[in-house]
Amino acid sequence: MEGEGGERKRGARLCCVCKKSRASVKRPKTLEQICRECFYDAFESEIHQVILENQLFSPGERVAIGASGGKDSTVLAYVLSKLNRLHNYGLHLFLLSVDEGITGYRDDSLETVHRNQIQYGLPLKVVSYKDLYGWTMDEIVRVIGLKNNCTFCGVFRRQALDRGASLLKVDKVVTGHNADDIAETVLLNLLRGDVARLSRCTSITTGEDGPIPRCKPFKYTYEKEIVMYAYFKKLDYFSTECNLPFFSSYFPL
Ligand SMILES: Nc1ncnc2c1ncn2[C@@H]1O[C@H](COP(=O)(O)OP(=O)(O)OP(=O)(O)O)[C@@H](O)[C@H]1O
Repeated sequence: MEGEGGERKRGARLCCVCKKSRASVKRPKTLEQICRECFYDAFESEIHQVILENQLFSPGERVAIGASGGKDSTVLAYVLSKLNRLHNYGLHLFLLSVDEGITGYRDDSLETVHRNQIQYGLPLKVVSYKDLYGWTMDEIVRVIGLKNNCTFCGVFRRQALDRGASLLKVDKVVTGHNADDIAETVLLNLLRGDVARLSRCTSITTGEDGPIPRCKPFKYTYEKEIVMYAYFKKLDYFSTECNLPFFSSYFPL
């Protein structure tokens, strides 16, 4: 007898959303078995809902996408420019990259961002530690060693993003921080007993009292789904981790 059982026998389960195409994805977030097209729709429309419900943007705003060349910010640039066109958000989007000066890592990932600039038709601004502070991260590590290098780099990157954002005269910066990143930050702040940071770190928009607010449109998006989206869409992203060893004040050794 044909039907659902017969379909399953041949390994061709139908998408539980459209009930037409073959299911090829098990969504990590909902465990639904769905086809690629329905996965793209669900992924994009959930981000659209997050943007609307949290009133992340207003028409006419200039928005810089913090672009590292990695999967999260590449998917963010792709999806945000698609939603901006599809739903007429009226945003002026830019790619903003910080070149920390880490040979064999950031130089390669920035090549990806230069390609993304052309692929997505978004203007790109690159600001470097060397220009802003007179030092590359490689030079800093040669002087201070590896102790706390990630902490220094993180503080410099925050400031560099603000400087780049003010050069671009943008109203907001968006970053590709996802639900997994936020869960990680919550755990780190719990372990450190940092109550002030713990209460702030889950906000979708931060820095409203500072020079330029920052938003995280992927606050509710699972990292696994971002990777699946990038992979299925064959997006051009850079997947190597930073080659400087991770030593920060979070884990004093
Ligand atoms: N060098 C950089 N230039 C511009 N934005 C950056 C840079 N590094 C990080 N960001 C922003 O901060 C977000 C979080 O970066 P982080 O390195 O912590 O995570 P990630 O998971 O590796 O992100 P990605 O996959 O986008 O590289 C990125 O998604 C991006 O928006």
